Amino acid sequence: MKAHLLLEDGTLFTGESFGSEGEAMGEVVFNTSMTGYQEVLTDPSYANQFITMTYPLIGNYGISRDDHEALMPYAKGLIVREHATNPSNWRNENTISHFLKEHQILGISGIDTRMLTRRIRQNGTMKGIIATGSPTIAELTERLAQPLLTNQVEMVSTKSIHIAPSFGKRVVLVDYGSKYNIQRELVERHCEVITVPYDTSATDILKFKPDGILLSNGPGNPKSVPVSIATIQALLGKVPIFGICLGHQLLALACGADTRKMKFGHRGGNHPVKELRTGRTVITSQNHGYTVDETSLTGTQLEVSHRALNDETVEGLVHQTLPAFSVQYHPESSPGPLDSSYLFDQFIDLMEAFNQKGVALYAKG
Ligand SMILES: NC(=O)CC[C@H](N)C(=O)O
Repeated sequence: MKAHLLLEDGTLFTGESFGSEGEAMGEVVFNTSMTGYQEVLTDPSYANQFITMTYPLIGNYGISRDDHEALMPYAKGLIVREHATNPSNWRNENTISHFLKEHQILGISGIDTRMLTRRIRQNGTMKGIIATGSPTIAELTERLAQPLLTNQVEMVSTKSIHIAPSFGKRVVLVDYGSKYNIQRELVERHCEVITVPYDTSATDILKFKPDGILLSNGPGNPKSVPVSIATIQALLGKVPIFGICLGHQLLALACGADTRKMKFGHRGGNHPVKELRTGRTVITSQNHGYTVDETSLTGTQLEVSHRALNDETVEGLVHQTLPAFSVQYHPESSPGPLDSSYLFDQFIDLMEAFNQKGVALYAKG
């Protein structure tokens, strides 16, 4: 069956449907990872988005439940040049096509993804509508004028508290749409992980007597979760904080900085980032459409710790007097390079130092 993708700028692409039938609207973004399509599809930060993979063949090693980053995918659609119909891998349990159909996600293949990516790079991230069958362009254009949903964090965050028991540091993981691998990285370091809903109050979080708080990744504009800003402000200084992606943006807002939408964002497993303290460059896994506005850091107590080498945007922050740091990229990887997993060790060290001295590891002087 035919499927169509209409962009906000009027560009129409027609290909073959390989996912669910029907129609959906979403923000069209591109991801440059060569593999990892499963982790990408199940990363809750992609909620309500259409993902274009720039690598031309997707689905070649199938689907394996072990590689999911959440219980189910929250992306709205997958746009590819070619999808594999006959995957080969000893861990394979499903084809990409069946997987999309099972989860009511639209899939469109046979698309010139190089052209689509260039469009996004030229005109910025756009809304798009994917529809199977034979709708008219006028019908699609009319529906595309509808606004997109904005309450994604509420949709993907856990509704109840979960505990992964262990004997090490106790970490409260504030779930804005957390990827599984954040918890796995903490558990691997013997942390007891208490996952709480995104709108849990600071008082309730502190009742757990945590050694540290991890602010997770998550979908959408950080400014659409204002409840978290006051919560983070109430937690700052009381317990070490590590923010990842949306968590990094929320920490910045809580400290008085500002965020802005990027033209087309960073999504992929090949983004070089410089750690300013050491001068070392790491290759990182990224997925974000917003960024901390560097000019807004003036007058705050935040200092840039990491910077993107492609466009020099802020990739990491450290608080100058309180035990809090954050990164815009994904140290938990999944998919992508493992270069940055040391940041979880740094978080453990910070909790250790805070427990012993009650001071920030990175405090100046
Ligand atoms: N992966 C994330 O946490 C993404 C953060 C935010 N939704 C953004 O797009 O910038």
